Amino acid sequence: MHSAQPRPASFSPRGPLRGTIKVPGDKSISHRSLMLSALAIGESRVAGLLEGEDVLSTAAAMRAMGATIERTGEGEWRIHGVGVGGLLQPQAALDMGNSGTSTRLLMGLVASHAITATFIGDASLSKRPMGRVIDPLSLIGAEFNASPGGRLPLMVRGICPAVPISYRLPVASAQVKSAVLLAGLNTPGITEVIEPVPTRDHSERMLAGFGADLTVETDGDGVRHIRLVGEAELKPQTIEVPGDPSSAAFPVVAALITPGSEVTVTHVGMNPTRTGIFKMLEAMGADLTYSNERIVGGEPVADITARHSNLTGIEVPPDVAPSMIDEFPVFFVAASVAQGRTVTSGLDELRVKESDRLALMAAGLTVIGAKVEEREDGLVIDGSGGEPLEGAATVASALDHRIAMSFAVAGQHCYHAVSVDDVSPIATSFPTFEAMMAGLAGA
Ligand SMILES: O=C(O)C1=C[C@@H](OP(=O)(O)O)[C@@H](O)[C@H](O)C1
Ligand SMILES: C=C(OP(=O)(O)O)C(=O)O
Repeated sequence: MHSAQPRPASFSPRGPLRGTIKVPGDKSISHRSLMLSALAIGESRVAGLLEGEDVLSTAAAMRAMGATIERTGEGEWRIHGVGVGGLLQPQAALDMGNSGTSTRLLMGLVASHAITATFIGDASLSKRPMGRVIDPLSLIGAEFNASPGGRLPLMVRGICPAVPISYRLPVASAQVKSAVLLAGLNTPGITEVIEPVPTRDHSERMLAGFGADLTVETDGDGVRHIRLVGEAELKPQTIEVPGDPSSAAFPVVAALITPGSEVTVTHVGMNPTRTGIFKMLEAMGADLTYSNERIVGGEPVADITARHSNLTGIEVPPDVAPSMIDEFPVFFVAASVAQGRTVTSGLDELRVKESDRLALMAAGLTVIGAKVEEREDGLVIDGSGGEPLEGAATVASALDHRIAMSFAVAGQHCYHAVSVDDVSPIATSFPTFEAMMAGLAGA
């Protein structure tokens, strides 16, 4: 867990940014690698694991429930699983830190085991809604004792055997989908998730890769029906985690907005359920090129080169939102220095992330000189047309790594430095971020 002590930092315009870098492993795939390996019988090996605090919270929780998880080198981990159905009763509360993914997916796992677990987290996580997973997991027979509003701390009393359900997602959320599927692993019969709006599909790909009997059918309306046969036996795997496109978005946007820049990020995951950010930046006129396209561990991967570009404002179609849901904070930075107006909508989910990302980005961008209108479900931004923003202000990161990194990127293209009141949350997903940015600036 990162220390409770805030760490302020100041980001001055530096540039141009030049170089070739590799970002840490994908956070979503890293969580799932540990969870599924911990449920396989035998030894799995993972290379390129993100060693950020969120993933380490998952590792600690899986250990507390019986798995053997060891770090064997940089990003290299060895896991001995307990088998589906074999999770042990944790002896203490599971501390999820800042991580929504750990919490919601592990609630799903616990729900269909005959164990009880208490989940706790930091001040940010303790404000986030868990009702969205409590609802379907109650239908399988698990019991919950949550803090008011369906929040942490909360206790899950799992049930075995659980009841298989067919559940239509009321909110476009890969975490809710995954919680139900993970619960279905130890549930007799077929668990079905009906997904009207596609979200990241790492759980489906990885469950199938570990040998689970999982099918996905897309009906005539584009609705996905994901069916998992329960009481699964997972086979141990060797996994190579691709670089996180959500992390790559920060140096990519920094290069696009900083004159004279050219940055290549290698080994970036290009799963189409994740690449909305690159498509929208290209729609704004970004000069992005992709090379060395290949498949790594069942996921498409490429090297991305970003060169400084004159961006133009766009209207982002709301159905693109799930494929760039974590990238909106840094996308808003790009929009703030583009030519013309950028309009976003359908982003209510951004209000229940590590912070209220619409409110925090609107407030922070406004104090550094951008023209932003905050609407209920999105931001409308009138860009500076390539002019640097004023800067010379301090913004709040509110325990949100993506807010902190977005304003570090914004500082690249301001007349005066941008200060962030606390950059310590960056360690949840991208511990090497500050060193990488300094390296690109030749510092
Ligand atoms: O399943 C996942 O790994 C994630 C799903 C998304 O959350 P929601 O399911 O809340 O949209 C995303 O914001 C989060 O960073 C990771
Ligand atoms: C929303 C995020 O993560 P989580 O939900 O796992 O806390 C994120 O990384 O932007």
